[in-house]
Amino acid sequence: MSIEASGFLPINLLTGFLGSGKTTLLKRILADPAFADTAVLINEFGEIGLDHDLVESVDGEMVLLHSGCVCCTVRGELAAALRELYSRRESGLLPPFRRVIIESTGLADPFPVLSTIKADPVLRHHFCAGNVITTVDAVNGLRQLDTYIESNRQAAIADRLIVTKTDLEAGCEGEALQARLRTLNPDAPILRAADPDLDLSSLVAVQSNLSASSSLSQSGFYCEEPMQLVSSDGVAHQAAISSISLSINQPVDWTAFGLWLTMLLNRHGERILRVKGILNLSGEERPVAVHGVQHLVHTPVHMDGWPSEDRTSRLVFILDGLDGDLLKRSFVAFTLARMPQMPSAAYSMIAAAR
Ligand SMILES: Nc1nc2c(ncn2[C@@H]2O[C@H](COP(=O)(O)OP(=O)(O)OP(=O)(O)O)[C@@H](O)[C@H]2O)c(=O)[nH]1
Repeated sequence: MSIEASGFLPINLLTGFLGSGKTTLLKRILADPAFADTAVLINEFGEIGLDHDLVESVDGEMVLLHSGCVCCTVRGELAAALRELYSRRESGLLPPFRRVIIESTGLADPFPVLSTIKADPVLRHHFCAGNVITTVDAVNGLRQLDTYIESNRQAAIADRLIVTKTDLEAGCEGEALQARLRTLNPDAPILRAADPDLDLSSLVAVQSNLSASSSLSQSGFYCEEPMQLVSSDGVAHQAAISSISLSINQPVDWTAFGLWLTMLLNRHGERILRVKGILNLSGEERPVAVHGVQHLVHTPVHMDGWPSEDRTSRLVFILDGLDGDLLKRSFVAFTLARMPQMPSAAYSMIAAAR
Protein backbone atom coordinates (compact mmCIF):
# COMPACT_ATOMS: atom_id res chain seq x y z
CA MET A 1 0.00 0.00 0.00
CA SER A 2 1.43 3.38 -0.86
CA ILE A 3 1.62 5.94 1.92
CA GLU A 4 -0.49 8.45 0.04
CA ALA A 5 -3.17 5.80 -0.39
CA SER A 6 -3.09 5.08 3.35
CA GLY A 7 -4.34 8.54 4.29
CA PHE A 8 -1.21 9.52 6.18
CA LEU A 9 0.29 12.71 4.84
CA PRO A 10 3.96 12.42 3.96
CA ILE A 11 6.29 15.07 5.33
CA ASN A 12 9.31 15.70 3.16
CA LEU A 13 12.26 17.56 4.63
CA LEU A 14 14.23 19.74 2.24
CA THR A 15 17.56 20.47 3.80
CA GLY A 16 21.08 21.43 2.71
CA PHE A 17 23.71 23.93 3.82
CA LEU A 18 23.29 27.70 3.51
CA GLY A 19 22.79 28.87 -0.03
CA SER A 20 22.97 25.38 -1.51
CA GLY A 21 19.77 25.79 -3.53
CA LYS A 22 16.91 24.61 -1.32
CA THR A 23 14.53 27.45 -2.19
CA THR A 24 15.45 27.18 -5.87
CA LEU A 25 14.58 23.48 -5.85
CA LEU A 26 11.42 24.12 -3.85
CA LYS A 27 10.27 26.69 -6.41
CA ARG A 28 10.91 24.20 -9.17
CA ILE A 29 8.88 21.52 -7.41
CA LEU A 30 6.00 23.87 -6.65
CA ALA A 31 5.92 25.15 -10.23
CA ASP A 32 5.08 21.63 -11.37
CA PRO A 33 1.29 21.16 -11.43
CA ALA A 34 1.82 17.63 -10.10
CA PHE A 35 2.75 19.21 -6.76
CA ALA A 36 -0.01 21.79 -6.54
CA ASP A 37 -1.48 20.00 -3.53
CA THR A 38 1.55 20.61 -1.35
CA ALA A 39 1.69 22.52 1.93
CA VAL A 40 5.01 24.22 2.62
CA LEU A 41 6.71 25.23 5.84
CA ILE A 42 9.76 27.43 5.59
CA ASN A 43 12.15 27.99 8.45
CA GLU A 44 14.83 30.66 8.34
CA PHE A 45 17.81 31.74 10.35
CA GLY A 46 17.89 35.50 10.81
CA GLU A 47 15.38 37.96 12.10
CA ILE A 48 14.01 38.96 8.67
CA GLY A 49 12.56 35.94 6.87
CA LEU A 50 12.91 36.32 3.11
CA ASP A 51 12.41 32.89 1.60
CA HIS A 52 8.61 33.05 1.64
CA ASP A 53 8.92 36.27 -0.38
CA LEU A 54 11.43 34.69 -2.73
CA VAL A 55 9.15 31.72 -3.42
CA GLU A 56 6.79 33.64 -5.68
CA SER A 57 3.31 32.76 -6.91
CA VAL A 58 2.79 29.50 -5.17
CA ASP A 59 -0.64 28.03 -4.78
CA GLY A 60 -1.22 26.29 -1.53
CA GLU A 61 -0.40 26.95 2.05
CA MET A 62 2.90 28.43 3.06
CA VAL A 63 3.93 28.99 6.64
CA LEU A 64 7.05 30.81 7.75
CA LEU A 65 8.57 29.67 11.01
CA HIS A 66 10.15 32.79 12.41
CA SER A 67 12.82 33.71 14.83
CA GLY A 68 15.31 30.97 15.01
CA CYS A 69 16.40 27.67 13.70
CA VAL A 70 13.92 24.84 13.66
CA CYS A 71 16.44 22.35 14.98
CA CYS A 72 17.11 24.32 18.15
CA THR A 73 14.79 27.20 18.98
CA VAL A 74 11.52 26.71 17.15
CA ARG A 75 10.85 23.00 17.44
CA GLY A 76 7.60 23.61 19.29
CA GLU A 77 6.58 26.07 16.63
CA LEU A 78 7.17 23.45 13.94
CA ALA A 79 4.97 20.88 15.66
CA ALA A 80 2.28 23.51 16.31
CA ALA A 81 2.37 24.70 12.69
CA LEU A 82 1.92 21.15 11.41
CA ARG A 83 -0.95 20.51 13.81
CA GLU A 84 -2.57 23.76 12.73
CA LEU A 85 -2.15 22.89 9.05
CA TYR A 86 -3.79 19.56 9.63
CA SER A 87 -6.72 20.93 11.56
CA ARG A 88 -7.36 23.65 8.96
CA ARG A 89 -7.29 21.01 6.27
CA GLU A 90 -9.74 18.85 8.20
CA SER A 91 -12.14 21.72 8.78
CA GLY A 92 -12.09 22.67 5.11
CA LEU A 93 -10.30 25.98 5.65
CA LEU A 94 -7.48 24.67 3.49
CA PRO A 95 -7.62 22.59 0.34
CA PRO A 96 -6.91 18.93 1.03
CA PHE A 97 -3.17 19.06 0.49
CA ARG A 98 -1.60 15.63 0.05
CA ARG A 99 1.95 16.21 1.21
CA VAL A 100 4.05 18.63 3.21
CA ILE A 101 7.48 19.96 2.40
CA ILE A 102 9.50 21.56 5.19
CA GLU A 103 12.39 23.71 4.04
CA SER A 104 14.79 23.91 6.95
CA THR A 105 17.41 26.56 7.55
CA GLY A 106 20.78 25.88 6.01
CA LEU A 107 22.20 25.46 9.50
CA ALA A 108 19.62 23.01 10.76
CA ASP A 109 20.66 19.66 12.08
CA PRO A 110 17.97 17.47 10.51
CA PHE A 111 17.91 14.87 13.30
CA PRO A 112 16.17 16.95 15.98
CA VAL A 113 13.70 18.22 13.39
CA LEU A 114 12.70 14.70 12.53
CA SER A 115 12.58 13.57 16.15
CA THR A 116 10.30 16.50 16.94
CA ILE A 117 7.75 15.23 14.47
CA LYS A 118 7.98 11.70 15.72
CA ALA A 119 7.65 12.74 19.35
CA ASP A 120 4.38 14.59 18.82
CA PRO A 121 1.45 12.24 19.47
CA VAL A 122 -0.97 14.17 17.27
CA LEU A 123 1.39 14.44 14.32
CA ARG A 124 2.25 10.77 14.56
CA HIS A 125 -1.32 9.84 13.85
CA HIS A 126 -1.76 11.98 10.77
CA PHE A 127 1.61 12.31 9.13
CA CYS A 128 4.23 9.89 7.95
CA ALA A 129 7.77 9.95 6.69
CA GLY A 130 8.40 11.29 3.24
CA ASN A 131 11.91 11.86 1.93
CA VAL A 132 14.81 13.85 3.26
CA ILE A 133 16.09 15.75 0.24
CA THR A 134 19.49 17.36 0.73
CA THR A 135 20.95 19.92 -1.63
CA VAL A 136 24.74 20.15 -1.85
CA ASP A 137 26.50 23.08 -3.50
CA ALA A 138 29.03 21.92 -6.12
CA VAL A 139 31.07 25.12 -5.68
CA ASN A 140 31.19 25.41 -1.88
CA GLY A 141 30.09 21.93 -0.80
CA LEU A 142 33.47 20.35 -0.07
CA ARG A 143 34.61 23.28 2.04
CA GLN A 144 31.31 23.28 3.90
CA LEU A 145 31.63 19.54 4.59
CA ASP A 146 35.16 20.12 5.85
CA THR A 147 34.08 22.86 8.21
CA TYR A 148 30.50 22.45 9.35
CA ILE A 149 29.15 19.41 11.10
CA GLU A 150 25.58 20.31 10.07
CA SER A 151 26.53 19.91 6.44
CA ASN A 152 27.73 16.36 7.15
CA ARG A 153 24.59 15.49 9.06
CA GLN A 154 22.38 16.87 6.30
CA ALA A 155 24.18 14.73 3.72
CA ALA A 156 24.27 11.60 5.88
CA ILE A 157 20.54 11.51 6.56
CA ALA A 158 19.42 12.19 2.98
CA ASP A 159 17.18 9.89 1.00
CA ARG A 160 18.06 11.97 -2.05
CA LEU A 161 21.22 14.04 -2.53
CA ILE A 162 20.89 16.81 -5.09
CA VAL A 163 24.12 18.41 -6.22
CA THR A 164 23.40 21.97 -7.33
CA LYS A 165 25.43 24.54 -9.27
CA THR A 166 27.22 21.91 -11.35
CA ASP A 167 26.82 24.45 -14.17
CA LEU A 168 29.23 26.74 -12.24
CA GLU A 169 31.62 24.13 -11.04
CA ALA A 170 35.29 24.50 -12.02
CA GLY A 171 38.05 21.88 -12.01
CA CYS A 172 37.64 18.36 -10.68
CA GLU A 173 35.83 19.19 -7.42
CA GLY A 174 32.80 17.32 -8.72
CA GLU A 175 34.41 13.91 -8.38
CA ALA A 176 35.85 14.66 -4.97
CA LEU A 177 32.48 15.91 -3.77
CA GLN A 178 30.76 12.84 -5.15
CA ALA A 179 33.26 10.59 -3.35
CA ARG A 180 32.77 12.46 -0.07
CA LEU A 181 29.01 12.19 -0.35
CA ARG A 182 29.30 8.48 -1.07
CA THR A 183 31.34 8.00 2.09
CA LEU A 184 28.82 9.88 4.20
CA ASN A 185 25.82 8.28 2.63
CA PRO A 186 26.40 5.15 0.55
CA ASP A 187 22.74 4.56 -0.29
CA ALA A 188 21.06 7.78 -1.38
CA PRO A 189 20.96 8.45 -5.11
CA ILE A 190 23.14 11.42 -6.02
CA LEU A 191 21.32 13.55 -8.55
CA ARG A 192 22.17 16.81 -10.28
CA ALA A 193 19.82 19.77 -10.15
CA ALA A 194 20.99 20.81 -13.61
CA ASP A 195 20.02 17.46 -15.12
CA PRO A 196 17.17 18.23 -17.53
CA ASP A 197 15.80 14.73 -16.89
CA LEU A 198 15.68 15.15 -13.12
CA ASP A 199 12.44 13.46 -12.09
CA LEU A 200 10.93 15.67 -9.41
CA SER A 201 8.39 13.06 -8.43
CA SER A 202 11.23 10.75 -7.43
CA LEU A 203 12.40 13.39 -4.96
CA VAL A 204 9.22 13.82 -3.00
CA ALA A 205 7.92 10.30 -3.55
CA VAL A 206 7.41 8.13 -0.50
CA GLN A 207 8.36 4.53 0.13
CA SER A 208 5.64 2.62 -1.61
CA ASN A 209 6.36 -0.71 0.04
CA LEU A 210 5.92 0.43 3.61
CA SER A 211 2.74 1.05 5.47
CA ALA A 212 2.52 4.52 6.95
CA SER A 213 2.81 3.36 10.52
CA SER A 214 5.83 1.15 9.95
CA SER A 215 7.62 3.84 8.02
CA LEU A 216 7.68 6.04 11.09
CA SER A 217 9.88 3.66 12.94
CA GLN A 218 11.82 2.05 10.11
CA SER A 219 12.78 4.92 7.89
CA GLY A 220 15.98 6.83 8.56
CA PHE A 221 13.68 9.87 8.59
CA TYR A 222 12.86 9.34 12.23
CA CYS A 223 16.07 8.60 14.02
CA GLU A 224 15.92 8.54 17.80
CA GLU A 225 19.65 8.49 18.31
CA PRO A 226 21.41 10.72 15.86
CA MET A 227 24.55 9.11 14.53
CA GLN A 228 27.71 10.81 15.66
CA LEU A 229 29.56 12.61 12.94
CA VAL A 230 32.62 14.72 13.30
CA SER A 231 33.79 17.20 10.73
CA SER A 232 37.22 16.55 9.32
CA ASP A 233 38.82 19.19 11.50
CA GLY A 234 37.02 17.73 14.49
CA VAL A 235 35.41 21.03 15.43
CA ALA A 236 31.72 21.70 15.74
CA HIS A 237 31.05 25.38 15.06
CA GLN A 238 27.85 27.13 16.17
CA ALA A 239 29.17 29.58 18.76
CA ALA A 240 30.62 32.05 16.26
CA ILE A 241 27.68 32.00 13.87
CA SER A 242 25.40 35.01 13.91
CA SER A 243 23.01 36.73 11.61
CA ILE A 244 22.36 40.38 10.95
CA SER A 245 19.53 41.95 9.04
CA LEU A 246 19.77 45.30 7.30
CA SER A 247 17.11 47.41 5.69
CA ILE A 248 17.13 50.57 3.67
CA ASN A 249 14.05 52.60 2.86
CA GLN A 250 15.33 54.57 -0.12
CA PRO A 251 16.05 53.25 -3.61
CA VAL A 252 19.46 51.62 -3.92
CA ASP A 253 22.02 52.42 -6.60
CA TRP A 254 22.85 49.07 -8.19
CA THR A 255 26.38 49.92 -9.34
CA ALA A 256 27.48 51.07 -5.93
CA PHE A 257 25.71 48.24 -4.16
CA GLY A 258 27.14 45.60 -6.51
CA LEU A 259 30.63 46.96 -5.95
CA TRP A 260 30.15 47.03 -2.19
CA LEU A 261 28.83 43.47 -2.06
CA THR A 262 31.44 42.07 -4.43
CA MET A 263 34.26 43.64 -2.44
CA LEU A 264 32.76 42.47 0.80
CA LEU A 265 32.47 38.84 -0.33
CA ASN A 266 35.84 39.00 -1.99
CA ARG A 267 37.48 40.16 1.18
CA HIS A 268 35.43 38.28 3.77
CA GLY A 269 33.66 35.48 1.89
CA GLU A 270 35.28 32.88 4.12
CA ARG A 271 33.30 34.29 7.04
CA ILE A 272 30.14 35.35 5.22
CA LEU A 273 28.29 32.06 4.90
CA ARG A 274 25.30 33.58 3.22
CA VAL A 275 23.79 36.85 2.11
CA LYS A 276 20.41 37.22 0.53
CA GLY A 277 18.10 40.09 -0.01
CA ILE A 278 15.40 41.88 -1.90
CA LEU A 279 16.39 45.27 -3.27
CA ASN A 280 14.43 48.28 -4.37
CA LEU A 281 16.73 49.63 -7.08
CA SER A 282 16.67 53.19 -8.41
CA GLY A 283 14.73 53.30 -11.64
CA GLU A 284 13.30 49.78 -11.28
CA GLU A 285 9.66 48.94 -10.68
CA ARG A 286 10.24 45.34 -9.77
CA PRO A 287 12.38 44.13 -6.89
CA VAL A 288 15.64 42.34 -7.47
CA ALA A 289 16.71 39.29 -5.49
CA VAL A 290 20.41 39.10 -4.62
CA HIS A 291 22.25 36.04 -3.36
CA GLY A 292 25.79 35.37 -2.24
CA VAL A 293 27.36 32.27 -0.76
CA GLN A 294 30.81 32.81 0.66
CA HIS A 295 32.93 34.20 -2.20
CA LEU A 296 30.29 33.47 -4.80
CA VAL A 297 27.94 36.26 -5.90
CA HIS A 298 25.02 34.85 -7.86
CA THR A 299 23.45 36.66 -10.78
CA PRO A 300 20.74 38.98 -9.43
CA VAL A 301 17.23 38.09 -10.49
CA HIS A 302 14.30 40.40 -11.22
CA MET A 303 11.27 39.17 -9.30
CA ASP A 304 7.80 39.32 -10.81
CA GLY A 305 6.68 41.94 -8.34
CA TRP A 306 6.79 43.07 -4.73
CA PRO A 307 5.38 40.50 -2.35
CA SER A 308 3.60 43.23 -0.34
CA GLU A 309 3.19 47.01 -0.13
CA ASP A 310 6.50 47.23 1.67
CA ARG A 311 9.17 48.62 -0.67
CA THR A 312 12.02 48.47 1.81
CA SER A 313 15.21 46.81 0.65
CA ARG A 314 16.09 43.98 3.01
CA LEU A 315 19.29 42.00 3.42
CA VAL A 316 20.19 39.12 5.69
CA PHE A 317 23.79 38.09 6.38
CA ILE A 318 24.86 34.92 8.15
CA LEU A 319 28.33 35.36 9.53
CA ASP A 320 30.89 33.04 10.99
CA GLY A 321 33.13 35.05 13.28
CA LEU A 322 32.85 38.34 11.40
CA ASP A 323 31.99 41.47 13.34
CA GLY A 324 28.37 42.24 12.44
CA ASP A 325 28.64 45.82 13.74
CA LEU A 326 31.45 46.55 11.40
CA LEU A 327 29.49 45.18 8.49
CA LYS A 328 26.55 47.32 9.55
CA ARG A 329 28.69 50.47 9.71
CA SER A 330 30.12 49.75 6.29
CA PHE A 331 26.59 49.28 4.96
CA VAL A 332 25.42 52.54 6.51
CA ALA A 333 28.36 54.37 4.95
CA PHE A 334 27.41 52.82 1.64
CA THR A 335 23.76 53.84 1.91
CA LEU A 336 24.68 57.41 2.77
CA ALA A 337 26.52 57.82 -0.52
CA ARG A 338 24.53 59.58 -3.22
CA MET A 339 26.92 58.95 -6.06
CA PRO A 340 27.26 55.56 -7.79
CA GLN A 341 30.88 55.26 -6.64
CA MET A 342 32.00 53.19 -3.76
CA PRO A 343 31.81 55.42 -0.72
CA SER A 344 35.27 55.60 0.73
CA ALA A 345 34.10 55.03 4.30
CA ALA A 346 32.41 51.79 3.32
CA TYR A 347 35.46 50.73 1.35
CA SER A 348 37.88 51.34 4.15
CA MET A 349 35.70 49.50 6.63
CA ILE A 350 35.60 46.45 4.39
CA ALA A 351 39.34 46.60 3.97
CA ALA A 352 39.95 47.12 7.67
CA ALA A 353 37.67 44.37 8.97
CA ARG A 354 39.51 41.48 10.55
N1 LIG B 1 23.99 28.55 -11.31
C1 LIG B 1 23.21 27.97 -10.39
N2 LIG B 1 22.74 28.70 -9.36
C2 LIG B 1 21.97 28.08 -8.45
C3 LIG B 1 21.64 26.70 -8.52
N3 LIG B 1 20.86 26.39 -7.46
C4 LIG B 1 20.72 27.54 -6.75
N4 LIG B 1 21.39 28.55 -7.34
C5 LIG B 1 21.51 29.95 -6.90
O1 LIG B 1 22.09 29.94 -5.60
C6 LIG B 1 21.58 31.02 -4.84
C7 LIG B 1 21.05 30.48 -3.53
O2 LIG B 1 19.97 29.61 -3.83
P1 LIG B 1 18.78 29.36 -2.80
O3 LIG B 1 17.85 28.42 -3.47
O4 LIG B 1 18.25 30.62 -2.27
O5 LIG B 1 19.58 28.61 -1.65
P2 LIG B 1 19.01 28.14 -0.22
O6 LIG B 1 19.66 26.84 0.09
O7 LIG B 1 17.52 28.16 -0.22
O8 LIG B 1 19.56 29.28 0.71
P3 LIG B 1 19.30 29.48 2.29
O9 LIG B 1 17.82 29.32 2.52
O10 LIG B 1 19.77 30.86 2.58
O11 LIG B 1 20.11 28.45 2.99
C8 LIG B 1 20.51 31.69 -5.69
O12 LIG B 1 21.09 32.81 -6.34
C9 LIG B 1 20.16 30.63 -6.72
O13 LIG B 1 19.72 31.17 -7.95
C10 LIG B 1 22.17 25.93 -9.63
O14 LIG B 1 21.97 24.72 -9.76
N5 LIG B 1 22.94 26.63 -10.53
